[in-house]
Amino acid sequence: MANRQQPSPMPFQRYGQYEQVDIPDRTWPGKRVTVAPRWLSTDLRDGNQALIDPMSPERKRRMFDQLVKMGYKEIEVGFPASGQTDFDFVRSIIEEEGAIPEDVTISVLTQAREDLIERTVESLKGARRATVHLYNATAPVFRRVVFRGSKEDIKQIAVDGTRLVVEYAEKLLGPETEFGYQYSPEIFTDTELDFALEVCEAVMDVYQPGPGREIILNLPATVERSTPSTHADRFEWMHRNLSRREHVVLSVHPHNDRGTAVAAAELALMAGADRVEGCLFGQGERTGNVDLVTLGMNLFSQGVDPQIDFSDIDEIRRTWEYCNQMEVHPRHPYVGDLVYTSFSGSHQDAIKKGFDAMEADAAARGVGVGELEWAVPYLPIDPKDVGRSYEAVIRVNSQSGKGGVSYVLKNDHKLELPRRMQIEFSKIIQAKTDAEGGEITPRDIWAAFQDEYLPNPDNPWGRIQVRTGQSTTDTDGVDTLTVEATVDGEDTVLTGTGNGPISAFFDALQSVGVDVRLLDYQEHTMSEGASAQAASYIECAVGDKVLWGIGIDANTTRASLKAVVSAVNRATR
Ligand SMILES: CC(=O)SCCNC(=O)CCNC(=O)[C@H](O)C(C)(C)COP(=O)(O)OP(=O)(O)OC[C@H]1O[C@@H](n2cnc3c(N)ncnc32)[C@H](O)[C@@H]1OP(=O)(O)O
Ligand SMILES: CC(C)C(=O)C(=O)O
Repeated sequence: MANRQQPSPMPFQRYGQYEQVDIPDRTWPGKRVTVAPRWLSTDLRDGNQALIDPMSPERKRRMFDQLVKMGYKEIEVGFPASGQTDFDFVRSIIEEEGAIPEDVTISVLTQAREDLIERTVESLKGARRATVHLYNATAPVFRRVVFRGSKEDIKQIAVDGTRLVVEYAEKLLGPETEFGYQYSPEIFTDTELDFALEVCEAVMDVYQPGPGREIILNLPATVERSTPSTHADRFEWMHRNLSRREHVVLSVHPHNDRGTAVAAAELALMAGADRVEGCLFGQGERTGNVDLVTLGMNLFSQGVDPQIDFSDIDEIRRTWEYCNQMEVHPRHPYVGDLVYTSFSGSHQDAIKKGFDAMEADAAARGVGVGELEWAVPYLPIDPKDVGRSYEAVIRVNSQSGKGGVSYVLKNDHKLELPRRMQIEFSKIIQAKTDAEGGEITPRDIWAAFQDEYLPNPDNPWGRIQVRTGQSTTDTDGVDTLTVEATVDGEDTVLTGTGNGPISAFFDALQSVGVDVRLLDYQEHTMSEGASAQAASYIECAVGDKVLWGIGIDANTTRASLKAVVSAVNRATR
């Protein structure tokens, strides 16, 4: 097949390719993630450091409380040596009784510089569980440009930093603090694998992880530059080659520069990672950290408990927007305003059928819809599971078809239009959206439906209005119907006979020159109980026109007479 793309003027030659990993017996492609990893939220550190206007103490606190409420057990709460604000925030949550639940570990980041390490450890005094997270860059460009040192020099920074953390922790923290240590070789993904391993091993030689003394080795894709598959290869390689693996918590920290951070995190978990660091809704430097909400919800949608509570996703989003002073994109997975909404005809048709099938299956099995496995086309999860309603699931514009319009009528007005009537009414809506452009709201759809089929109180129209109707049946089954009506503005009484009220009404209408034949009839109740309304749908041939009418009434005979009037009036409109 020919590819007609032409060379672009883009200076692509300026960029090199990422290195691939020689690991032909990789196992991660065959793996599945079947349990939630350990999660760390770095909203208050990596997320916060990327804000134009970093969070105020009050906003930080709101975010911290939200993260706790959601169920995060490891929360990076800041970079206390960066300044007084972060330091004071860490102190405030440690000092406030009950602010940090017993089972939550706070974590703080520091560079490998003695003064910063001392201040960082100092910020943790009195904490119940605390982790110091030390980082230094190990990637070639940092060695050359930032540290201007050899590999040995860079490894020494990590070793010295680790030693200092241990020393200051022993000196400054009391026995009440369960102390943990985390090390990150920055831009792990650009660092030669054997060197990354060498630095991590050297750090472990100092820290001496062992039973009851875990070490977190966090391997960041500080800037995402490769495919998620290469990222996974690097994780599998580290997972296989690290010594003391059983005492290592292997942690993944992807950024989203190529837009594939979520995939990178998921594949890293398949490749052996135990823990994920990220931010809600992908906040973070440049294009963001990996999105913890998407990752958690991806697990959920595969039947795996994320061990985080997303059941009120809009509340989480509101808090996030307040704290970060940013807005979540309307297409953001699982939470955006439009992600459970369909405009296009074939999607709406399938969604409507999906909902109908779920209801039917639930009724057949005598259970609630919520107990069934979710199986609605185009909706990866039930919006209700994250606290969304079905209201916005289907929205109608010029791309919509009968499914969308019928869904709105069924959902909002309990009207289950017969298929051919759905087609008829959707053409009316289509003409309206083509003419007016944009979206048509459920309220406008209902107004159009009322105006077309029902007596519209705001705009009464039509040749015939029926006021009363009385039918009697003789012993031969012949119905006689007497109707008080207004025809062309004149009050009159119409009488007709037939084998039922509808055919008697057709007969009566002959007397005012209306030739009408029945083609199809359907009815259903609109609610349960004695006062339930019924909807009757009648497809008629009126002269040479075929059209539908609808009647709604508590009495089914009256409903069917109204349906006939609806069709007849439409024929002469
Ligand atoms: C990938 C990440 O997100 S890492 C986290 C980044 N986050 C932040 O930096 C936010 C908080 N940081 C800060 O507020 C400031 O950087 C401070 C207060 C900690 C330090 O400020 P300063 O003392 O002015 O140093 P600055 O930030 O410019 O750091 C650069 C110096 O630290 C060195 N350095 C940078 N990172 C590290 C590290 N991880 N370990 C040791 N030294 C480091 C650099 O080589 C440079 O040294 P030089 O001045 O001798 O050339
Ligand atoms: C400190 C490290 C983990 C970091 O934030 C990064 O490399 O992105």
